[in-house]
Amino acid sequence: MTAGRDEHFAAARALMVMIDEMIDGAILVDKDARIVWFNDKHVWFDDKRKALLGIRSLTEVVGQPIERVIPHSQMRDVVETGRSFPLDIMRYGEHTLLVSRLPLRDEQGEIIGALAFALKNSLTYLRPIAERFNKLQSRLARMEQELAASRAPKYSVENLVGFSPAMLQVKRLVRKAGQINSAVLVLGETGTGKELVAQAIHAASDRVDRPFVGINVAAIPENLLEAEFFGVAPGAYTGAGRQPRPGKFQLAHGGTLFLDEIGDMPLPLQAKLLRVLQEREVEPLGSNQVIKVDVRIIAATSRPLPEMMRNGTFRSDLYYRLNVFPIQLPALRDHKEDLEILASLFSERMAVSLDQPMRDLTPGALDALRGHDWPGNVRELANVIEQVYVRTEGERILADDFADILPGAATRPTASPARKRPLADSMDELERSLILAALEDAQGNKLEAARSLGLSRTNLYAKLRKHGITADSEA
Ligand SMILES: Nc1ncnc2c1ncn2[C@@H]1O[C@H](COP(=O)(O)OP(=O)(O)OP(=O)(O)O)[C@@H](O)[C@H]1O
Repeated sequence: MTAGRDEHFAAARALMVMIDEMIDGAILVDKDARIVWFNDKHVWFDDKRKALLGIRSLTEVVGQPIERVIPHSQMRDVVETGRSFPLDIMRYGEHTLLVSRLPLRDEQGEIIGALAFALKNSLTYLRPIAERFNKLQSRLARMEQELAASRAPKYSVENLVGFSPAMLQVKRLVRKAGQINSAVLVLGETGTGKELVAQAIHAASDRVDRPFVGINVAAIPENLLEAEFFGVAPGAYTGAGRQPRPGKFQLAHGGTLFLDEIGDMPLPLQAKLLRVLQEREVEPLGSNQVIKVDVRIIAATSRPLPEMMRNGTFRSDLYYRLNVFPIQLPALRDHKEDLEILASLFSERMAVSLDQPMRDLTPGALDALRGHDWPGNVRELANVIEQVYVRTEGERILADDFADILPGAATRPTASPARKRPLADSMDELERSLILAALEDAQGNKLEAARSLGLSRTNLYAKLRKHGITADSEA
């Protein structure tokens, strides 16, 4: 150390004594970021004046690297780059400190050390800044919590409603998929519950506490898909409208990534996705660095992937990578046994959301539902029930309520049965319709329905059995 430097340090020490009263804590380091001096202020100690960060005495740390006292100190940066931080906010234990960090130079402008001091929080003009910072910190923490909660799965296997053999098999497969870590391919027509199943698998897996992130490939313009998937590096020039941000793979790290409508993925992106699945790392747009990701993939589609492979629009290597554990969801028309329980579920949900009494479905209404083909599957059923609540009144849902909602929902017996059919069939159909109409008019009361049809109760029961009608109300 030259004589000039000694003088410089002596001056700095004198200065420190002067401003000692104004500040909470101060540290002086040399050009190697080793501690030269720091003041004996309460900020370095806890309430019992036990030194924080394991320091027993102040002299003990003189000569030690700054990081021993403040592990994430920026002082090394100051002495190495010569940059100053005139005002910065630093958290140190319980304290939020307003800190200034300044490089110290000799006459030749060479860096010889750096000085940091924490301004006293008690100075009234600084308090609002510190308070605002604390508020922002807690708001940030809350928002991070909310974001994590929004990425938690909303549904578990219990939310998959239905007791038909087809639905029971789906539930079995969902539970099994929860126990393994392989890729799952969920197949089924639109509205059959593919996303619900994906969430239920995540909820049944040991990744349940990590994020569930979904991306609908069909809903995102092709030129934005890659950025959505892999993210955009900070500072990357990648075209208008692309801010630096993490991709869905990074967001789903440790958890599950649900790739909905995978059949709509453009071929070039299919190749990139395959590479990510093999290498388990992503390269954000505009970056030449790769990021390791640990993500469980659940893909879904309503498209015929094998056919798409044959005509070259879906890569077969990607298909085999995704199709490790396939789950085929049945169309609603193939498990109509579940119509009643599903319709009741949606009726209950509508009642709750509109704050109205729940409307039961009459046997006639259920029969009208059974007569429909449900191209939109469970989602269509939910929509139909919602429309009934919004468009009609009444304590129960009747077949007539579907008249304007379900195309071709026959609610009344037709006097002109279809031609070119055996008479017996048409008679049967007419009889069935008459019974359903009577039951509906009697609001499910079988005794009343039998009376209005001029039948004995036993006779009506026999006919109900013959036509497979299950009425839910006993007389
Ligand atoms: N078995 C079920 N039990 C309860 N609700 C169901 C069931 N199946 C589907 N749903 C409900 O039906 C609606 C449609 O389901 P979902 O969005 O999961 O279907 P999807 O197959 O992913 O549709 P798409 O292919 O159009 O994206 C959702 O509100 C979902 O909660």
